Amino acid sequence: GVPAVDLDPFSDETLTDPYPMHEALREAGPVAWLPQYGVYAVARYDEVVHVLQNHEIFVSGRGVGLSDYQKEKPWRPPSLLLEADPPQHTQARKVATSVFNPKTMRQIRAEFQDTANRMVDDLFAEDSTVEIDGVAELAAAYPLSVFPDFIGLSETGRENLLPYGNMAFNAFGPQNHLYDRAMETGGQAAPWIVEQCVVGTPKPGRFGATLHEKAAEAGMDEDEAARLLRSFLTAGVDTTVHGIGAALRELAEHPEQWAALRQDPSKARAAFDETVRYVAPVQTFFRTVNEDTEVSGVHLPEGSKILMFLAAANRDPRHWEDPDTFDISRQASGHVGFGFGIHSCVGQIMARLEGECLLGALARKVASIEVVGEPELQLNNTLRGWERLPMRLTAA
Ligand code: HEM
Ligand SMILES: CC(C)Cc1ccc(C(=O)O)cc1
Repeated sequence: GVPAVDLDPFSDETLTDPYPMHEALREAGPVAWLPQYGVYAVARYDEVVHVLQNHEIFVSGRGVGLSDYQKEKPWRPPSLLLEADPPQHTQARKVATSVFNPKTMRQIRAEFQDTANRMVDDLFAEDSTVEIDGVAELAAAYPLSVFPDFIGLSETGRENLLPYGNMAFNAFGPQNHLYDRAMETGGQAAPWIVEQCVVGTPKPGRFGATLHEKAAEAGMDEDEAARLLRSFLTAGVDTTVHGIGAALRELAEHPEQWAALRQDPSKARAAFDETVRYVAPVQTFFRTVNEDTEVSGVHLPEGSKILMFLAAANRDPRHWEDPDTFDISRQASGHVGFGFGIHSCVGQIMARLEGECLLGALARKVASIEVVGEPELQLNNTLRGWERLPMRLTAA
C-alpha cells in the first residue's frame, strides 16, 4: 500500500519549519498518503514533474486547492488560467502571453531598474548605515511601486492587493485559522480588486487595458476579460514580495554568496532564480486525478487530490547536487518553483525582472547587508515568506 505520513502540511508548526516533513515525505516513497486530509502527496522531483506534465490526467479545472470544484462551489468564479484545462486554458494563455512576453519586459526594463535604483538610493538619504525592515522598505515596497503602474491601476486602494492575494493563496489550503482570517481581511479587499478588473477601468495604454483589448480580439466577453486580468492581480504581488524577501534573507545569511553578487552584479538574475529554487515562495498546490491512473507503481483513483511539494522537489537529492546549499552560481534551471508544463508561471518573466532589478541595485550600491534580530515569518497555507526582516545595510 501507499505509505501514510501522518503530518499536517498546513499546521503553524509545519508551515514554520517544513523541512523535516519534506524529508519524511521524500523518504516515505514516490507517493505518500496524508490521512489527515485524505489526499496523496508527491515530494520527489521526478514525481512532481510527472504530475505537472500530465495535465490531461492531473487536471486544474477541478481546482488546484484542497476543494474539488466538481463537488464544491468555488469560493470565487474560477480562473481562466490557473483553474482551467485545455482548450479553454489554451485560449486564455494565448491572450495572456500576447501581452505578457519578453518584448513587453524589454519595454519596461529601464523603468523597473530606475525605480529600484532610486529606492535603494533613498534608503541612504540620511545616513550611510541604516536599519530597516527589509520587507516593508524593499521586498514589498518595490513590487507595489512598479506592478500597479504597469497594470494601470488607480492610484488609491493599492493597499488591497496584498490582502486579496493572501486570501487567494490561503484558500488553496484547508479551512484552518489562516484561511478564516485571510477570508476576513481579503474579503474587504475584494470589491476594489473586482472593480479594477472591469473593462475600461485600467489606465489606457497600460497592460490591463491592452490585455482587455487582446481578450476582446480573441472573442472573450467582458466577464472573461475581467477574470483574466484578475489572475494577474491575484498572483502578481504577494509572490514577488516573498521572492524578493527570501532573496534578501538568503543573501544576508550567506555572506560568501553576497560577496559573489557584489563582485558581479550581473549575477542578480541567477541569484533570484536560485532563491526561487532554494526557498520556493509557492510551496504547494494540488491537482485532481481526472481518471484512474498510476504513479511510480501507486494506483490513484479518479477524484483523488494530489498535493505537490514544490519546495521538497527543489531540494530532492535524487535530482540536485548539494540541494541544501544556496549557490547563486548553480545552474538552477529545471526547478519547479515556477511550476512546470502548460501552467508554468506566465508571470515569471516579470518576477525575474523585478528580482534582477532590485538585487542588481543592491549589489551596486550596498556594501554589506545583515539580518539584525529575529525575522518574522508570515504563515500562509501556500506561500512561504517573511512578515518582517530587520536588516542593517551599509552603503558602498
Ligand atoms: C517569485 C514569484 C512567483 C512565483 C514563485 C510564482 C509561482 C507560480 C507557480 C508555481 C505557478 C504554477 C501554478 C500551477 O501549475 O497550477 C504559477 C502560475 C501562474 N503565475 Fe506565477 N509566480 C510568481 C510570480 C507571478 C507574477 C509576478 C505573476 C503575474 C504578474 C504571476 C502570474 C501567474 C499566473 C497568471 C499563473 C497561472 C498560469 C497558468 O495556469 O497557465 N506569477 N506561478
Ligand atoms: C502559484 C499559483 C497558484 C499563483 C496563482 C494564483 C492565482 C491565479 C489566478 O489565475 O487567479 C494564478 C496563479
